[in-house]
Amino acid sequence: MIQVHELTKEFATATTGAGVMGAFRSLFSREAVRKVAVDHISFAIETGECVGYLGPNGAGKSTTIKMLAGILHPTSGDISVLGYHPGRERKQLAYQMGVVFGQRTQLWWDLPLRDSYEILRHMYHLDERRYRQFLEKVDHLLEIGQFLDTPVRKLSLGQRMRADLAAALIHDPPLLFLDEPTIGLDVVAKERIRRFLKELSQEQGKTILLTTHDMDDIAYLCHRVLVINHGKLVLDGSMETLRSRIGLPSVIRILFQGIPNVQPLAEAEKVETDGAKVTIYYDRQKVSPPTILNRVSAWGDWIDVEMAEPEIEEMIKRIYR
Ligand SMILES: Nc1ncnc2c1ncn2[C@@H]1O[C@H](COP(=O)(O)OP(=O)(O)OP(=O)(O)O)[C@@H](O)[C@H]1O
Repeated sequence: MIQVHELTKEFATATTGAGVMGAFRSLFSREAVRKVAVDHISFAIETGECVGYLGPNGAGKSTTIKMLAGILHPTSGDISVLGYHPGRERKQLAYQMGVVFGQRTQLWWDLPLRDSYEILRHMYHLDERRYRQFLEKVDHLLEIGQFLDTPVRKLSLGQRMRADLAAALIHDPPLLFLDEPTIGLDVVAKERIRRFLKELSQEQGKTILLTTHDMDDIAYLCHRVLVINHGKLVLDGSMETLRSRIGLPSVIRILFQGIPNVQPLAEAEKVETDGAKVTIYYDRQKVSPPTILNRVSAWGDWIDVEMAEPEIEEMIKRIYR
């Protein structure tokens, strides 16, 4: 479905010299600084896959997605998405893909959400029946109906993200590029989006490329991850491969009722305490979560237990260790 070969994107930005003289000189000669945002990456994604695209800030994730969606032109390399050349056949591709940039809405800010959908409906030439089906479906899955008449600028972040996701699906495309669809959301809103994305992937068979800083999103949704750092693809494999290759620890966070009586825990890689909060890093290949919880129950009564994946930055550090 997607094929990328030696894809590269360089940005040229003009620099301004320091001080007044520098600014004056730069009126006449601007020095261009070249920044390689994406550096000779190659991968292929099959129909129906849900692939996580991971990397720290500035790694090149959004730039890759923009090239796949035909928004940016590559400096060099080849891309084929559903058999189309995204740069040259952007319009044809637009009917087959949906894109969400979590940091920026693609809806009309001052219009009620319903009006944004009406505009999109006309752009994609949807007939009345298909449009009604779309509204029913997104209301059922994302509960959009309750804020259809609210201007987009008045929506909460969680509602806005749901509205953007729905907009990307109005023409029922088989392919979705999702750039940080859970960014800034609280736990409940994140969970809701995750469940929705799982439905899209598993029940509806959509092909999804998802960038996120949240490893929990990836662990819940994706069977495969691509890791990019400084523009280069540094890993392509399953979550399990990722864990075993770099010894990625899993994390359990426990909130105790009072200050816990923390004891040495040989099964864990590291135990951090912060008042009533305890974070345990452990290797899921060697010890199971119930074993850890069993040992920890002797430390005191707990109020909350959260299983989590490690931070992306920690993962990148380990890849380079
Ligand atoms: N239009 C542009 N002009 C110049 N440099 C750019 C441009 N867009 C991106 N860059 C640079 O390219 C690099 C990759 O940026 P990109 O937005 O793809 O990273 P990212 O992995 O999506 O990061 P984040 O997680 O912070 O969104 C960064 O160093 C960024 O500053």
